[in-house]
Order: sequence, then structure tokens, then C-alpha cells
Amino acid sequence: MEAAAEPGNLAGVRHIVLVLSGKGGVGKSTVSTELALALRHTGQKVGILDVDLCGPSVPRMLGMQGCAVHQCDSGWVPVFVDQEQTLALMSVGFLLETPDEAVVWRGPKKNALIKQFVSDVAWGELDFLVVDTPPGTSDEHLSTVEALRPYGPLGAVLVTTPQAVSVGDVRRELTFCRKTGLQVIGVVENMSGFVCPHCEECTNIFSTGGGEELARHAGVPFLGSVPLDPQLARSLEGGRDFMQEFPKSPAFPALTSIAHQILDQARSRDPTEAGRPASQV
Ligand SMILES: Nc1ncnc2c1ncn2[C@@H]1O[C@H](COP(=O)(O)OP(=O)(O)OP(=O)(O)O)[C@@H](O)[C@H]1O
Repeated sequence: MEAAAEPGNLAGVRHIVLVLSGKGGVGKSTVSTELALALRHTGQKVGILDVDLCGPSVPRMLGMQGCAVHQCDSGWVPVFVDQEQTLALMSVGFLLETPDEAVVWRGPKKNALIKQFVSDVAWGELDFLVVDTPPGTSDEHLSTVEALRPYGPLGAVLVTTPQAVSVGDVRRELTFCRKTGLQVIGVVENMSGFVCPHCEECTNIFSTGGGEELARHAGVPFLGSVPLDPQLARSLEGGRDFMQEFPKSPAFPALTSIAHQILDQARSRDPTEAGRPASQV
């Protein structure tokens, strides 16, 4: 933790996307991971910063659990998921001795680690940095936003499930964004209907449309609904690239559409900097 970091470690990062959710278990890490894979699938160079200190699940979802990180002169070197180095990952999970170890720290220590993560990872050039945050709106979120803000453009994707209780929690996320001046890129409704593994018909288990309605009321974009998809669950369990493994799966078009909307928003904000053209989708 004593890395001699340079202030410019995020200088080569063009766009930062914070993924937030009001409560745990709604699929925030899933959306962070798949969003990063979908953006990479469109030809972007992407990094994931996993600051979910109490449940760092992105390394497992990308099959990178147990990887060791080391330091260079400018800070921590992220783990590259592919040989071409188009997807980089830094997670607190890499600093734990065993995957089951818990981070039992008081707030100030957590906040210090988050600030260090933000400033000390040598990302190099990235089109997008996707940041997976803990659930809720806590001190850790404030630290993350404050630490990242100087490097903007910064925006938030809010993840909810269709149930009213989860949608209600997202309202608090919207308030958090408003109070911290964080731009809302849009709302994603996850686990929106169950995709039958046999006939691929989508059945709505919970109520539907909650995320879309919330977005409309709040005047923020609705980015789309991702179904509860057993093939996606299988890829995540096995730490494999869902975008490559199941391109015909129903969750695939949903995730790629969300990635394209984020790409379009980034381009409209900054047409010269929004990375390479979407070529592979
Ligand atoms: N659309 C989906 N289809 C299939 N499985 C999903 C989907 N979304 C999430 N899951 C599964 O649900 C579980 C919870 O997802 P995830 O870990 O992403 O939630 P989370 O909101 O990040 O939770 P926490 O904040 O508590 O870490 C995971 O096992 C994941 O594989």
C-alpha cells in the first residue's frame, strides 16, 4: 500500500462510468462486468475498478480470481484479462490473502484505500473505466466520487430489479447523484423476466417496467432491461466472456444496446475523444 503514485494515472482515461445500486444482489457487479465486456466488444479499451470492498466479485466473474497484482514506478499494475490488453481489472479482491477473506475495516481506512485505488492504478490509455461500487450510498461512494471527479467526464449507471422495493432504493441513488452533482447516464433494469433455457421464452416473474417508469419520472434515460438469463449466470459462474460464449442469448442484445447508448452519450459529450468506432456488434 506504499506505492509512490503519480497524479497522472487517470490522465489517459477518457470516460468514467460509476455503477451504483440501492441494494445488494440486484446485479450491480454483473452489469459492471458485462458492460465492460460489451464496450470492449465494440472495440473500446476498457478498465474495471472494483471498489466493492465487502464483496469484490468481479475477479471471479472474469475468471481472474487469485491473480497477484504488482507495482511499477507509477503505482499498481492492473490485471489484464486478455492477451491483447483490451480489458484491465483492479480489485480489492487481489489484495486479500484468500478469496473468502473479508475486509473488516473502519470507514476512514476504507476511504483511504478507495482514494489510493483511484490515484494509484497505472491504467495507461483507456476509452472507458467502469467502476463497480458497494451497494447503497455511503461514505465510500462519496470518497469514490470525490476522488474520481477531477479526472471526469464522470457519469453513473443505476441498476435496479423490477420490484418496487428495489426501484424505491434507486430513488435514493438519484438523490445522491443530484446532491453530488454526478451526471446520471441512465437506469438499467436487471433480472427483468426469466428466459426459459429450453424455449427461450421470457416470463415476467416480478412486476415489470418499474425501472423504466422511475427513469421517466426522474427525467433520466432508461438504458434497457436485462433478462434473468441462465446462460449469463453460467458464464459468470465460470468466469467466462458471455459476449463471446452466448452471442445468441436474449441478454446479449440487451447488454450491447446498453453499451451502445453509453458510447453514444460519451460521443455526444466529447466527439473527439470517444474511442474507436463500434465495429464488432
Ligand atoms: N441478468 C442476470 N441473469 C442471470 N444471473 C444474474 C443476472 N444478474 C445477476 N445475476 C446473478 O445474480 C447474482 C448476484 O449478482 P451480482 O453479484 O452482480 O449482484 P450485486 O448487486 O453486485 O450484489 P452485491 O452488491 O451484494 O455484491 C450473481 O450470482 C449473478 O451471477
